[in-house]
Amino acid sequence: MLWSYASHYVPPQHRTNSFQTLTDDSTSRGGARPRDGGRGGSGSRGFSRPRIPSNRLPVEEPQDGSDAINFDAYESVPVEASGKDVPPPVNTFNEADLDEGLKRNIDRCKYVKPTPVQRHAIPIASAGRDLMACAQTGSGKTAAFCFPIISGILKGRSLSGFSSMPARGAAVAYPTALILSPTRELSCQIRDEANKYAHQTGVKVVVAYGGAPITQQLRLMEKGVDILVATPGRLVDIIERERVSLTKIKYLALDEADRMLDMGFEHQIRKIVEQMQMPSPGIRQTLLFSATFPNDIQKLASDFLSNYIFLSVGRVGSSTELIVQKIELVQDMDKRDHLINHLRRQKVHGANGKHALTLVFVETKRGADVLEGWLLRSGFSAVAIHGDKVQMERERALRSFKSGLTPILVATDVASRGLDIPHVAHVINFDLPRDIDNYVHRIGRTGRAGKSGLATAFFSDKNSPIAKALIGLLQEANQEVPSWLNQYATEGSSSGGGGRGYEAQRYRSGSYGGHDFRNVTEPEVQNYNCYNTNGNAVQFVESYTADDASYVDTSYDIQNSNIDCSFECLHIASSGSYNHTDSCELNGGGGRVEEDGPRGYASIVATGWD
Ligand SMILES: Nc1ncnc2c1ncn2[C@@H]1O[C@H](COP(=O)(O)OP(=O)(O)OP(=O)(O)O)[C@@H](O)[C@H]1O
Repeated sequence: MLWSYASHYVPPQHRTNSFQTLTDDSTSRGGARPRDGGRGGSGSRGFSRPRIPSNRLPVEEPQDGSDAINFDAYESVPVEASGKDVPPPVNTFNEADLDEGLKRNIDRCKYVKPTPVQRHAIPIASAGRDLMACAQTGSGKTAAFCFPIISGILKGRSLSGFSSMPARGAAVAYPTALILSPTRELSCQIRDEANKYAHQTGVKVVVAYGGAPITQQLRLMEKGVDILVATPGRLVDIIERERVSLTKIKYLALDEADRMLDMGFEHQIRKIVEQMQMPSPGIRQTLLFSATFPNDIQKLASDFLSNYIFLSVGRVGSSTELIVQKIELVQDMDKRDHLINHLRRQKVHGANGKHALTLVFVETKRGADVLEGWLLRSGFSAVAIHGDKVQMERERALRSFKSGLTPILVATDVASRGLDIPHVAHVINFDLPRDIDNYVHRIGRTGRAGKSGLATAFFSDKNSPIAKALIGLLQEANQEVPSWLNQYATEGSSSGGGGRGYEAQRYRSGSYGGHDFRNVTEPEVQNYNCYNTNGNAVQFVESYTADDASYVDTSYDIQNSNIDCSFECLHIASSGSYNHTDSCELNGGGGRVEEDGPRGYASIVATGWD
């Protein structure tokens, strides 16, 4: 007997009056765009993307091919900025409202034109607005927050007519800007970059980080500090010694902001920002930057911001297409041989008889030491870096790697974020991370500043929980997905895997992978029971998330069917341009239909059941 349920049933999220499809053409400079970026993957159903709400600025960046460094590679990335009164982007550094001395230094750095994130973030930050910005690894985020800070400090000085530099020899330092970062090495790198940009402007940059003598850092601060770059632990120490005061902070920047606000650091960051006399949001300006920004962390971060703009450049939480990603199925006991094969091939193909710099990520500190030893014994020049090494060893390892003296660096996640090491040609995930965001940051150590790179991951049986998110990421970046990986993805999902809760959802939502959480409604869940004429029930759970005003991600989970039947969901868009049917077979168990498309009506039909 054919049983059918509610052939004209309209689930609440599909009712057109709850969300409106916008029709303002002027909001969509980028034009219609297939939801999967035009690749025609599994999510592609050949419809045009409806208009984006008018409080966003969708921009397809132009391609003029004029840059010395190949930033053209970033040019066609989609950009979204949401929030109130978003200042328009600039096309050149000259157009930007930046101090002239700083502009001279930008010339000295040979930055011919701003990268896309700089094009959008600099005018926003220069206008004094708070900003939460996501952009791909290696795309110039450091300058995007340093330029407006340095410029603001210089302009503040010339307006007031006197130097705001702290008195030399003062016991307590009063920096104007605080830049926090999660690792010592990254803090030093930001200090170096900021110094380059502030060259001969009188803006003083000092770094404070653990593992190095505090007295030396304090002595430098006594000479005056405008911009303090710090890791959270050392900063708290210095504040508690009453050697630095945050009362005059005008600019607060968090690099790798999602990491700074996750469980490892949140407590310290809250202490610094909320309990140590820093001016409150709205009085200070707050700039948060990262390549990844999961919704739960965005929510936390919004506590530190006031009337902020959310900027996403590229497929946020994704990787750049500059990085060729290869996933290889290698069981744990075979990994070493596999690694050696890769390294030998590189030796043969390396330029000028040298083999290219290779960064090998492992899961544990002990694993890093063991692999370093084994590589050395096998005749490869390798060095390890991890959190149990003393700071001097860490710095020595990094220096030796950067210089090419030791072309293989074996690292834990201490080296996964932010480090800008030129000439890293190959990142090998010897052990895959558990979290897809860490994967994004790790592979981002190659393919930087418009250069191409290679990332190889050794995938073993125990990595199935990350398989689904990995497939989403590979598809987003137009990379090949090995067919065997799909099998692992199914296993990973059925065993309740998939990494952190947001992952599966994020990649199911497709598009740019990152959204302003203020525009994303919480998934709503409803339970329904359907009965056939014999009184047998199929219970299904409908869950939906609004991606934006015109899209929904919906899933229908059949929970308790113990009979065989087919379950179909017919999706009819209210615009009439997108009608299709999704179905799944219920072979005496549960099943799921996933919907991802414009708002409209859904008919849910179970057939073949008697
Ligand atoms: N406008 C520009 N023109 C040319 N090079 C630039 C420009 N802006 C930044 N760079 C260079 O690009 C490289 C990458 O920049 P940066 O380290 O800031 O990237 P990032 O986006 O912070 O990466 P990650 O997410 O890994 O931290 C650096 O070497 C930097 O000097």
